[in-house]
Amino acid sequence: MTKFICETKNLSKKYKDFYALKNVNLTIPKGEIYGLVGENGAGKTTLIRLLTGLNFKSEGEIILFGHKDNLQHERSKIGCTIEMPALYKDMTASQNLEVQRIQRGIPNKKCITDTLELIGLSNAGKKRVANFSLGMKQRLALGVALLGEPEFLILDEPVNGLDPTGIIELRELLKKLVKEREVTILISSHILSELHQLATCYGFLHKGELLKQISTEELNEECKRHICLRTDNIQKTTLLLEQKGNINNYSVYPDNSIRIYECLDNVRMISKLLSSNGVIIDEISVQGENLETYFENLIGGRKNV
Ligand SMILES: Nc1ncnc2c1ncn2[C@@H]1O[C@H](COP(=O)(O)OP(=O)(O)OP(=O)(O)O)[C@@H](O)[C@H]1O
Repeated sequence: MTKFICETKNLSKKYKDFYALKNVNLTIPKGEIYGLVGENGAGKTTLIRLLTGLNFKSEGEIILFGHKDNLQHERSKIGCTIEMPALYKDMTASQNLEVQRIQRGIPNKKCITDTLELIGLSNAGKKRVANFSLGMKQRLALGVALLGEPEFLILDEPVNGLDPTGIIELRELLKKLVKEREVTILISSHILSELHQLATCYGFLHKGELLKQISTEELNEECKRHICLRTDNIQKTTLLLEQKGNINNYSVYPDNSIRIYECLDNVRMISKLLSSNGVIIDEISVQGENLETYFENLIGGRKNV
């Protein structure tokens, strides 16, 4: 069994001379919730349209469930909400799902009640979609995508327009799907903090390029506030920190920087301790940022590229 549900290799999409996607190498491991983050126009929808077969790639490769051939067959295991699906406004939630079930030739009628239960619309009863809140419509759209019991769920900006309660409900529902049905999810958003309590890994897309893929643990580590320290002697520095500064909560990074996670309000003490013991300090600063600043800094370095 393949480790990755979805991979792309140098995937590009060109409109005349304009690259909407350029050499994207994406990997989505099984069982993860992959947050695809990018500003408006970054290429998120384009990428999703290529994965789901709604548009043709210009160059590169798409591998779904470990296969690069016969993708149409592999795509039958994908459920997708890309933009709002055509819901019949004069029908109820149950009737809408029934239409979709028949159109897609799904035999078991029981999937309607199961899906309504799963998306929390069992009590919507005779209410017509025309009278649904946006949150209810979003959940019904998700229900449509879930009808065929997909192994891979792709959601394009599903939190758009949802109020905080709606966002929490959606988050819980998606977590439940991963846990109970072992679904792998790709979810796009232009707001990193919206995905933060949900996604288990991230891909940052900017101007058609995938700048970085990172796990939640790595992201949290990068965003954690710390004192970044560089000196001419790591061994002596760590010895002084522990023995004279009583500082034990730190890590040494491969680039020879030291990150200290305590004593953030007393940088001066650390700097005095080191210099008075003959250590030369090349850098000492408090770093770490909130999620949006992290994202802005990440794409900021590429703003003029
Ligand atoms: N059919 C098309 N012809 C030409 N350019 C296009 C076409 N479709 C998309 N683009 C361009 O490709 C770029 C990426 O668009 P895309 O819709 O994928 O971005 P997005 O990240 O989904 O943005 P949003 O969050 O606004 O939906 C944009 O600059 C867009 O104008």
